[in-house]
Amino acid sequence: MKLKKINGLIAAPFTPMNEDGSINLTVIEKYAEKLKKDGLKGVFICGTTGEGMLLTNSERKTITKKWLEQQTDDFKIIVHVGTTSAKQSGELAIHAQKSGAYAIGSMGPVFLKPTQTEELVDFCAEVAGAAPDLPFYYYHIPSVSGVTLSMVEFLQKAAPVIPNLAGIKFTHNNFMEMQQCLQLDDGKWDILSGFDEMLLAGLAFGAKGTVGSTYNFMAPLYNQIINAFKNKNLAEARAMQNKTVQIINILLKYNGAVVAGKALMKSVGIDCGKCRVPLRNMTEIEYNNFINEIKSVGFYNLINPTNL
Ligand SMILES: CC(=O)N[C@H](C=O)[C@@H](O)[C@H](O)[C@H](O)CO
Ligand SMILES: CC(=O)C(=O)O
Repeated sequence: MKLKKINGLIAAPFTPMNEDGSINLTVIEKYAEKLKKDGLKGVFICGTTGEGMLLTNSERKTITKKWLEQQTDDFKIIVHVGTTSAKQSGELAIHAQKSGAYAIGSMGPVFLKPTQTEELVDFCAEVAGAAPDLPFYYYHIPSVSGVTLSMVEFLQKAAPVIPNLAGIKFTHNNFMEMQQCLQLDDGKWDILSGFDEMLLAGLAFGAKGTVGSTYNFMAPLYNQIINAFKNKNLAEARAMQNKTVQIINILLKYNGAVVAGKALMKSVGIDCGKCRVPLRNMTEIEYNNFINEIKSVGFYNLINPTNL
């Protein structure tokens, strides 16, 4: 398989839900239009931000189908198929391939976690093998998955047994390791920068693509960072990154990027509803305080490209 690299921003969408907790598919078309307008290059669905592990496989397939209706050459749909069972993930992988997804991704099994690289490779080989025609991205997010193995060793050991291995979505602040992954095998692997608040560091080390939750609502800011970096205007890039840090800091204070980010979507025109248990949604008072803080750092001006 000829592996192409991803260039630019990929959003990790929230999964829209109705008041009764069921999936609200009706929002997805408008959601995709917004992201396309904001300059996104695609989406990574049903991951951390999409509450993937809190959904049933059948819901994940329905969501995948709906997002795939929005796919174009310039707007790629990557399906996160990670579950605790390689069999279930394999089923989602088969579905993604049959339905025409651009690629799949999977985090490591979060239950009976692998303690050796070989175990993680075995799990990924089974999942990736179920969709042999699609690029496979390993989703490295130790803060969520608890899988802390070396990604350099993973690439080395997975390469011979996973022919469709494309790279890693790297959500970790170990930039030494990220750099090693980017350099390995003459820069063959597609290493996608994971932490939005550290995108500039990822770019500095050579990452070209990035997947994140806050690209759902502040992509114009990140495109500014990328452009400033390309134009060697580091002062500007740092200033814009610092704005995103201020905003993310507020999200983290109000129940984290998934809960606060999902709540914020309504205020930018895409009502995604609430999060599922065990995530705790904000009370009305918390939400009002949250929005006031978000306003106090100029969020709504910053995300409007005409103000940049
Ligand atoms: C834990 C988590 O959700 N990580 C996301 C993706 O990898 C990021 O996009 C973060 O949400 C974002 O960087 C804010 O911390
Ligand atoms: C950011 C990301 O990739 C996720 O939420 O899964």
